[in-house]
Amino acid sequence: MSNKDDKEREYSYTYSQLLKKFYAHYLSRYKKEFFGVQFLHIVGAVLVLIPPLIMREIIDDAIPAGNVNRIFGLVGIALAVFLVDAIVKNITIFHGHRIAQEIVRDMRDDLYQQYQRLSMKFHDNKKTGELMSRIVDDLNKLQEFIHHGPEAMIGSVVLLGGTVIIMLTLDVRLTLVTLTFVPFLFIFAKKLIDKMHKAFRKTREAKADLNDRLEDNLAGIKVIKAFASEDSELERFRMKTQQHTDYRLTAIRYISILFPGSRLFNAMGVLAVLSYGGYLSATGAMTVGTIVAFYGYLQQFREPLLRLVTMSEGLSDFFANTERYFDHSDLSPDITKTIGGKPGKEPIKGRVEFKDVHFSYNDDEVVLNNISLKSEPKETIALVGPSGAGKTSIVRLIPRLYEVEDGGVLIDGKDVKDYSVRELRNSIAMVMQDDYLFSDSVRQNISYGKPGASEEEIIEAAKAANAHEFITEFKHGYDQQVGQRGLMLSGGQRQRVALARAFLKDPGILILDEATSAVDLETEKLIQDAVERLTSSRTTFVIAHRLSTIVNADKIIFIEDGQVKEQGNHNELMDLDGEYARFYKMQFDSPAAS
Ligand SMILES: Nc1ncnc2c1ncn2[C@@H]1O[C@H](COP(=O)(O)OP(=O)(O)OP(=O)(O)O)[C@@H](O)[C@H]1O
Repeated sequence: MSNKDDKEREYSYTYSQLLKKFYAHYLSRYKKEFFGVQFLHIVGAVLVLIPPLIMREIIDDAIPAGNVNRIFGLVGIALAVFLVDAIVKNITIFHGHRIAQEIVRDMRDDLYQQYQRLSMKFHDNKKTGELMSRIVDDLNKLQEFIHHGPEAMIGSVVLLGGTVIIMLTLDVRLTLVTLTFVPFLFIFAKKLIDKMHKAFRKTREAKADLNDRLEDNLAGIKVIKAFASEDSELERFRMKTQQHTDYRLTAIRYISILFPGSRLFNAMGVLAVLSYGGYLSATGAMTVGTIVAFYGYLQQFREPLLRLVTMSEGLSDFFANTERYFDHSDLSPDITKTIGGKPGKEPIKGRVEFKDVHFSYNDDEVVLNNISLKSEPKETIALVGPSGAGKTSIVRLIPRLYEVEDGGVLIDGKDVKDYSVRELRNSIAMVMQDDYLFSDSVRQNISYGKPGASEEEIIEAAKAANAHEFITEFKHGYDQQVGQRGLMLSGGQRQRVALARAFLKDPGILILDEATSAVDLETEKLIQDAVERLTSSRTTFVIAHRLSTIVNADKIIFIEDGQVKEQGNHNELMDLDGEYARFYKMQFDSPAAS
């Protein structure tokens, strides 16, 4: 998924802009430690260059001279080099990873906060899986690169450069002969690594596809069971897992050629040292110590070279991931007022007014067209109309889940845009169709309405919502887990937990969307009682398909095609004998209505 996006995406930043942004936003706060670690990478690479020289010294000078003290002295130096190297590695491995981890933690927290900040319009168009993959997978890859990228670049360049320089100073002829394998190794490795990365990219795409399928299927497992489509779904799933396996095996095939192949190329260099170096030594043109030193350098040539070749792909992944990151983190939320902000002095009374409101979710369809309506504090306003008329869209504008395009929504005479979002939403409770419960205990789900609520308050709210009784019948009472999305509760129980949550919030404005749908008559009565208790002391907007529940509303607004067609109380609208009356009669004439 993520990589498909890469291909379709138009690049919005240049590489240098990305680097500057990444540095300014995230790296700069760790700059001292980060550059300290990079310096140690240089030190570490230089240290690796020393032992072959010590070896040469021992073989060429100390041993022929029979100088035991010098041998032990040189061994002592080698020991010190190894010790310092171990300490340097310990520091760079730990702190390099720590800094990368902390940078990525900061990025992850920021991106999550950004997702919370972005409006529903953004979320409507995004798959949960895609956002999760940006927060989890992309940033995991970034974290690896933040540490290993500079390590490979700096460490490998110093090590390879230092090796070549030392070899040249030891013997130019042998250097030229032994390094002839390097261009071949480079081309061989580059070709295979490119192919390998292509296969890995395909593997990631296949994995994203697999995740999408899995997410959809597990969420819709009830439908799969109900339609007995397990076999065909299994077949589709198997195709995806097979595809994933095939791409992965292709990548592994390349790896299985790359590593032995590159060792073989490297071995060519070693053989050249032994043969040409052996020849030079036999003819007295070279010391044995030099051959041993060359041997040592060649042994450690292959790995940094491969790391360097891999770097280009790592670097382009890094740019792709940081760009995807900033693409989202730079989006400006269309709900612009801060989430925080100072609350007003007066609590909201609940006078709500829509003034010539126009709204659409996207360019394709006008959803609300010139809506004007008004409620006095504590009134109950019922929104009625055919499916898709725009009722839910109207109530979503009150807590500013979406922004009106034209006109305004006013609460107590003040535009919702002029409230801090937190104050506004703290004053409104929504009980929506099939409300979302978090995978937590009943208690936690109720207290979501008022964090820090006391046990008494929670129980009181549950009682008012006619939920206390069934909760106490649970094995674990208020500690009962409700399962993912509350699926371990019945529909009617879920609605009453959601109502208890609203009771506890004690809002100035209440929004009820189909709060009594899909339950039996007895449960509906319990819910209706709770609803009446809840609505009596606050402004309430209620959307109900069963019109019996709203005949007593102070005002009924009949909505059709995103417009207010009629408004008044039940009797007035029945007298009018228009659309509402027709709607009402149709419902009460139908056998399902009773
Ligand atoms: N998040 C969304 N993104 C895009 N379009 C949407 C979204 N939500 C609703 N719509 C569209 O807006 C229109 C009005 O939908 P809305 O949910 O407000 O109607 P409704 O009267 O509440 O319907 P119902 O009674 O069936 O719930 C419909 O055409 C619907 O397809």
